[in-house]
Order: sequence, then C-alpha cells, then structure tokens
Amino acid sequence: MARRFPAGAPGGRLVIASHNAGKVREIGELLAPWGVTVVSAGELGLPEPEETGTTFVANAELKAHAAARASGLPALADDSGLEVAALGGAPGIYSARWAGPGKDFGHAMGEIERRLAGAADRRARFVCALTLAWPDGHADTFLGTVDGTLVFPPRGDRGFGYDPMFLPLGSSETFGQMDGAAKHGISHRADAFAQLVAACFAGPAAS
Ligand SMILES: O=P(O)(O)OP(=O)(O)OP(=O)(O)OC[C@H]1O[C@@H](n2cnc3c(O)ncnc32)[C@H](O)[C@@H]1O
Ligand SMILES: [Mg+2]
Repeated sequence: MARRFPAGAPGGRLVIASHNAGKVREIGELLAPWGVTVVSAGELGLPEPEETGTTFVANAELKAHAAARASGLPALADDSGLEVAALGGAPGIYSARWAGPGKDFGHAMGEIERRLAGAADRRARFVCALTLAWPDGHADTFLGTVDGTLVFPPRGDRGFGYDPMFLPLGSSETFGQMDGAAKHGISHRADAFAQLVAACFAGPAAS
C-alpha cells in the first residue's frame, strides 16, 4: 500500500532529492497544485549520492532514501534517462554520465548521433523512476515513459539535457521546442508523477 502524503509530513514539506536544476524546476511545477512546500537537496546542502544502482528504480530509491534520512523529511527523487533502441538502450541509466563532469549535453547528443551513423532506426524513449521515501524507510516508486524518435541536428533551447533531440511520437516539436505545460502533458516525468498523485496524494488538487 502506498503511503498517502501529507500524513506525518511536518508542515507538508517535501525535499526534491535532485541536484539537476531542470528536474527540480519540472518537479516543482508538477507539485505546485498540491499545496506542498518544497525544498531542494541543494538548498539543504545535502550531498549528491553515488548512483551505484543498475536500474532507474534502484537509483531513484537510493537517492530518495539518502535525502529522507539526512533531512528527516519525506523526499522525492527522480532517476531518469534516454534509451536509444539502436544502441541497445544506451545511454539509459548512464545518461547524465555521458555528458561528463562538465554536464555537456551538446557533446552527449553528438556522441549519440555519431554512434547512430547509418542506422535507420531512430526510436528512443525517456524513462523516469520517481521514488517518494520517508525518514522511517518506507518508500513508494512509480515508473513513467514516453516514446519518440531522435532528430539531428537538435532543435530548440527549452527544457534541459537531451530534450532538443527528442521528438515525442505524434508531435511536430521536440521537447526542446515545447513550453513546460506541453512537455508536462506527455513526458515520462509527468507520467510517473500522475501515478504518484493517484497513489499518494489525497483529494483533488487545489485550483
Ligand atoms: O541525479 P540527480 O541529482 O537527480 O540529477 P541528474 O542530472 O544526475 O539525473 P539522473 O542521474 O537521473 O540522470 C538523468 C539524465 O537524463 C537526462 N534526462 C532525464 N530526464 C530528462 C528530460 O526530461 N529531458 C531531457 N533530458 C533528461 C538528463 O540529462 C539527466 O541528467
Ligand atoms: Mg544523477
């Protein structure tokens, strides 16, 4: 049974257990209608845990447990990435690491283009595991996906990470061209978040 949110949460506060500014912004936007006070792991000065898991779910759980333990608050972590079909699912859980310590996603997108050279199959999907963990060790995890194709050169300067080269199925705009609301209508993160809301947040969203 998933634990319902504000039960037991001091002041309805929740830590967004991510050091990625793009994710913190998107998760903040998704949480906004729910009347939750959010604070990010960076604002609390929490360390960035080493992602030693071999799956999105394992890494989301590891990040959420670390932040919940360290802060004494419920913590929401996101582990996500891009799976490219013709690359056997790479970069997958290594999506952040492909950008290197300088977080150079221009380089990471170029690397994918180079490795795809000649391949007709341009299918890809984004995956997002979201874990809401509690200081007592309870955790609930939800997995979201969105299917699409890759375009080169990348298009748009909105969003973050691999967004400019990801064209979701049925769309004429990449995630890098869409505004936040359009991306939240279809994204892997919004898919996982909708499941979290259904399981963990009581009542309707505040209007
Ligand atoms: O672990 P945290 O601190 O949350 O931040 P991170 O950037 O390291 O996050 P991940 O370990 O989950 O790595 C996921 C990478 O996949 C990419 N990614 C995930 N969701 C994305 C999205 O919605 N749009 C574009 N790229 C995305 C992005 O480059 C992320 O850095
Ligand atoms: Mg990470």
